[in-house]
Amino acid sequence: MPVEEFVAGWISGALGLVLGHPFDTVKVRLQTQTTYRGIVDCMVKIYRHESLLGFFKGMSFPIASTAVVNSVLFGVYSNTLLVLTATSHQERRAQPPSYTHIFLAGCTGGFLQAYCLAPFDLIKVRLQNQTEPRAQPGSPPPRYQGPVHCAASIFREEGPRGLFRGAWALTLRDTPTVGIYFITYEGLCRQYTPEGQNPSSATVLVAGGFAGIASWVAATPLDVIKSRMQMDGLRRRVYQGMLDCMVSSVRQEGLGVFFRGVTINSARAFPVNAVTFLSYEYLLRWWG
Ligand SMILES: C[N+](C)(C)CCCC[C@H](N)C(=O)O
Repeated sequence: MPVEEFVAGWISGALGLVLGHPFDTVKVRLQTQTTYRGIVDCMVKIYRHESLLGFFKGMSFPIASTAVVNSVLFGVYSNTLLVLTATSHQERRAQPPSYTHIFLAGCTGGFLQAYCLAPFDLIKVRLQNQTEPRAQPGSPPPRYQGPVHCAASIFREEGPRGLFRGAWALTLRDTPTVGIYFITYEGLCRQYTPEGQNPSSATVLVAGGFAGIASWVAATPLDVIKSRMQMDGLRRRVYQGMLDCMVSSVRQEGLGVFFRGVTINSARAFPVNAVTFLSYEYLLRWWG
């Protein structure tokens, strides 16, 4: 099994993440809290109350985890294509796989990475939602002191299954949308690249950026539900399950609730995925 794809996915995931984390914090807050009037209001409040560091809450852990998760995503995608089409990454420019195969390989990658992602993503969302300013002497400490403490507390308070809260919504979110992610990327690359050649860096950046936007727009409805399920259980359980969460969210906030955070998600998705695909492609070309 070719491992370069896993390693390239690993490095490119970490690079993309740092760039996107501040957007991600704003997104999670907008989706799960009602105190902010919009993106700008949320950014101003985070900055005033928690300083620049507020935007980077909960990042150290996702850096490590995105590396693992992205490695599974790209590694499984590429190796599924190898099984389906019998072409390696290097051969795929000369013999491009069909869009059906790309979609199936993407869904497989999305499905498997969701399980690796679930506990990491839960911890990230819980930490991002702590609004206390940086610790001051005398002030009560926040509920979770860091990722390891957070994981241990969830384990203790909510049981081992508590670590997989929201995992179903996450799997449903990611299986089809990772398919969309790779179809958009490949489609745009092919559109702007002469046959048989490698796409230029500009093409890779733009195709990667739009792949991120397209897949995140499709993923947003289930992303909102996923984040809410993850926050549920922190104090009192509010939702009976995913469906209940969807129904009561729509009842209380209207259909627009499914697109909470879509603007910020897209703003984040472009740079993150442009850099992810560029570094992925270049690492593989360099090694290959
Ligand atoms: C499929 N879905 C849209 C959920 C994610 C696909 C993009 C993954 C990328 N690491 C990112 O964080 O943007």
